[in-house]
Amino acid sequence: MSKLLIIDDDVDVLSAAKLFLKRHFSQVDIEKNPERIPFLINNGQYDVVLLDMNFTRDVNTGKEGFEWLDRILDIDPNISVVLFTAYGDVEMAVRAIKVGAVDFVLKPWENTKLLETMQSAYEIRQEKLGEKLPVTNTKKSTSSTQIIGSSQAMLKIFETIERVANTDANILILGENGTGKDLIARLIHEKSNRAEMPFVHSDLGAISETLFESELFGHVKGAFTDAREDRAGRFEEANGGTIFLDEIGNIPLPLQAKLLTVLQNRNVTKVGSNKPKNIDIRLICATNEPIYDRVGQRTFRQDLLYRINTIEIKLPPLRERPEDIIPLAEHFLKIYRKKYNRPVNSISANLAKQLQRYHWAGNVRELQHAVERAVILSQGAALQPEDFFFEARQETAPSFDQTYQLEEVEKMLIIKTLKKFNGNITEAAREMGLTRQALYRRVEKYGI
Ligand SMILES: Nc1ncnc2c1ncn2[C@@H]1O[C@H](COP(=O)(O)OP(=O)(O)OP(=O)(O)O)[C@@H](O)[C@H]1O
Repeated sequence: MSKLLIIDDDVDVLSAAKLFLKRHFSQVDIEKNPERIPFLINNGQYDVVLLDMNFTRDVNTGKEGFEWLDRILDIDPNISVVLFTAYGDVEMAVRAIKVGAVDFVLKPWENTKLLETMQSAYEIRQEKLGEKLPVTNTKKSTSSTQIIGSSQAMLKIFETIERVANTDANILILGENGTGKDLIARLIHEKSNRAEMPFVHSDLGAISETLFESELFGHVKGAFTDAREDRAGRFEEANGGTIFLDEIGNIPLPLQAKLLTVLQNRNVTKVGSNKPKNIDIRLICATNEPIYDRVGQRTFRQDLLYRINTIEIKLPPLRERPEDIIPLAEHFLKIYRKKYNRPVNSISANLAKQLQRYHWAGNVRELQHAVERAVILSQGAALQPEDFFFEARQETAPSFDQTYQLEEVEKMLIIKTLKKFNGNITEAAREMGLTRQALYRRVEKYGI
């Protein structure tokens, strides 16, 4: 008994789809009014829902579709929702799959493709029921501490990690955005004898200047207007374990002096208190800035740099280790084909060549997002160049001998990407494989 529900505001679409699908499924119900969705899902025991993204005339933001998708999955997290979208809505469909839809069908549709998609959505539903998933809306995590890398540069880094992980030496990780600094910091912690203790990640690029001190060292109640109760800082939370200070270059000068004192004395004093507390931490810092130049410009203290860089790990940009590109792409392909239940399982030879030539300004993060998107969009068993969007970007690396050239290219890319997403920072950052904060900083830096 396979039960389908089709929801669309266009009656012609409803009747045509029903006429075709009822030959293949036991029951096909149709509904024009989305307001009836909660009632129908609660009472209909549907296996698959084919859902339109827009119901209000002249509105095609897909916002309604996302809201209804959420409502449906709230009621029955195991239901398979397939989206019905117009040709221009592919971006939206990709986003919807990331938040829980199983697939999408483009309008006007081809009957064979519609049938195939509905059948595999039905199989996914059966698998989920077989696994007896809990009723909560579980999102499978794709996070993995597995680090891929067989280039000479990465092998050397792994060797260094083996040698230093178990010492308490301070480590500074340098590398462009998305090269894997966070992953390396976690690996060092996991391989250290502090592995059972906390790993505390503090992203100093995302904290406003006024909150730095309280974030790192904590505060006592009443220390400032918003300090309604005592709060431990990140150093205290990391006690016994590892503290990872990401984007260390962002620390303002006065706080650099305080941080240096903390590292020398191995104790912290909360804002508003005068009682220092001893701490036992392993310090790992990271930055994507040319930190040595910052010392020259006197915006980063030399004595602090020498304190944090006992061991330095330099992660090369992805374009400088092309032999890692395909293994990484295959690694992400495995993760996302499973996450999105897609039949794709390889990378075509033609695509492999293009991936290796591409510049990857956002490094591994950009590659990861590109593969995720391609897996969602792909139609066959092998990923093809058409599943990737290379055209708006630089395909061959320009000469990056001089920093200003790199910066010019970066600036142009940001302007282009922001235009593409009508100034939407979140979307543009996702496309470029940057965090929102990292993109904001660049927008400020280039005065865009
Ligand atoms: N060698 C690798 N193997 C597998 N995944 C990787 C590797 N390097 C990076 N990644 C993945 O790429 C993404 C970006 O990595 P990560 O956050 O560690 O970069 P980062 O250098 O800390 O970036 P940022 O400077 O923007 O904070 C993550 O999802 C991470 O899991």
